Amino acid sequence: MEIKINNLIKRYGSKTAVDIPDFTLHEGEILGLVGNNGAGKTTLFRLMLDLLQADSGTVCMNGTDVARSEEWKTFTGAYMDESFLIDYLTPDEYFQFNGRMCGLDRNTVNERIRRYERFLGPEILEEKKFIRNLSAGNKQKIGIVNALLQNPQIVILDEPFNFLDPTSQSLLKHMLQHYGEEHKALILVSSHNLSHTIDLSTRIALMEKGSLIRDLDNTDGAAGKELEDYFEVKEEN
Ligand SMILES: Nc1ncnc2c1ncn2[C@@H]1O[C@H](COP(=O)(O)OP(=O)(O)OP(=O)(O)O)[C@@H](O)[C@H]1O
Repeated sequence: MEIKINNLIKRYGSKTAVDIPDFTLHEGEILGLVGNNGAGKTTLFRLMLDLLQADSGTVCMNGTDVARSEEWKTFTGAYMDESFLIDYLTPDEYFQFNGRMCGLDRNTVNERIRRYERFLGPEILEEKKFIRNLSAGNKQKIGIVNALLQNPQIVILDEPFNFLDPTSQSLLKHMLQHYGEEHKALILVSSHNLSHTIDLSTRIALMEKGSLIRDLDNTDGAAGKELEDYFEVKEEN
């Protein structure tokens, strides 16, 4: 599995939200996408998921343009925001509904959800509340686990550490690393948390004003110093 971006441009009026000439991601990588507010991270992910139409250029997954075929949906899982959830269902109903859409029976869904029991916790697994009545963190957890439900080869998560308590943030890092190794998956995660991004990612891309301005190998945290220097605000005299 790979994702290949070619001459991808998305503009809003005179503003260029994304402008990426050439970028390729490979199986087994965990990409951390970082950049300040408005850098274009969410827009890039939405283009990858065909939730937005590009002005020009392509995103190809496994050789197929995501805007021209639905095939990528069979091997891609994603969570962007609450709009991915169905708030009048309970978590179990939501998982089962999505499982059915992917051709999974009830037992398979239950077995896959059980793997994330510790991350999800009892409020999600036992209380039968509607999703709309859960906390922001618990909604986020449901969306993340749902993205992994069909064992996708490509996983895209927009700011997954948001709203999570510190224990859940730590569990999520381990979960994603384990998932990536087990499934040889390509995982993309955007985050404002540099420390988690450095711990989790094998590669880190830095976005600014719609462009990818750095593409860093992060084997053994090698990108840490450069990232911290980039984001450090120097005091002016
Ligand atoms: N629907 C829209 N209409 C107009 N401009 C938009 C729209 N969506 C995004 N933009 C602009 O595109 C740019 C990139 O936004 P985007 O949300 O992708 O950034 P981001 O890196 O995800 O930011 P953040 O870290 O704050 O979530 C911003 O300048 C934003 O204002």
